[in-house]
Amino acid sequence: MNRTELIGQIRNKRSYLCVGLDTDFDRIPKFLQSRPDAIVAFNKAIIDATKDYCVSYKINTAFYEAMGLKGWAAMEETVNYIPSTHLKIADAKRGDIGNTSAQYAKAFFETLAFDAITVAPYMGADSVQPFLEYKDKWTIVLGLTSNKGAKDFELQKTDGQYLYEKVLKTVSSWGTPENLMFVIGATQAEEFTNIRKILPDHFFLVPGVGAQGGSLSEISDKAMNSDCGLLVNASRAIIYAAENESFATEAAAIAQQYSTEMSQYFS
Ligand SMILES: O=c1ccn([C@@H]2O[C@H](COP(=O)(O)O)[C@@H](O)[C@H]2O)c(=O)[nH]1
Repeated sequence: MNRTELIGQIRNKRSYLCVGLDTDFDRIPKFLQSRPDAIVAFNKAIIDATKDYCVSYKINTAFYEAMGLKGWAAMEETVNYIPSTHLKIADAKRGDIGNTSAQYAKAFFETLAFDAITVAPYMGADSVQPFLEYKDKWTIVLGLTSNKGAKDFELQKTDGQYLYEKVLKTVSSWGTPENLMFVIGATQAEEFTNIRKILPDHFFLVPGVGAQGGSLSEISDKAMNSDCGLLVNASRAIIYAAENESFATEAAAIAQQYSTEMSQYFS
């Protein structure tokens, strides 16, 4: 999915919600757990219930990799089930020497049908480049993350600038706003104005609302641009909204609440 198509979906729906499919077997409703296709059945019900309120799904691969072959198969079936109107993100946080990154890119962009993958920038340009070579695919580089540990490196200053600022400035020269996004955690709201100044045009994938407590209104106020420029992810707050038979209806209700709030932030 290219940038024009993504912006079109966002404008149509007046939503920039990304639903996170962090599907943990132990947290899905008990009545589903006995089914051999429990994870896929849960994901399909969540997708059917929420697809009108969001423009993207983010599959955190850890939850699937943890289950071995079964999990990988469930991830493949899930990504194939997501409508083509929605941006399909693999939250895999990959990145390695060039020829290895090329295999990661092939795994997620060719063997699996993802539109986007999250990538760690620590190993530098040659570790990110193989992902950027794919047309109409997105590389989403970790910028300023939502976790406490962001203080350990990302928020350390050298030569008067934070490490994350250096990452944003350097990595943005490796690609364009057409193929590169950045992960910026919603819990880092005080940095959003500065980040939007550094990168006026790029999309940001913003995890950290919902279970991690980030403010949708604050980040929207500080970082929306004329193309929206935001994909805001919520995982646990949506998919685990209820533990009983009505889990999908409850998930839809929460997704609708986010989407209704988002619609108010468009001019
Ligand atoms: O800085 C980051 C980068 C990635 N994540 C991921 O996003 C979701 C958030 O889940 P919630 O349940 O909505 O808290 C999850 O997959 C994280 O691994 C992040 O939270 N922060």
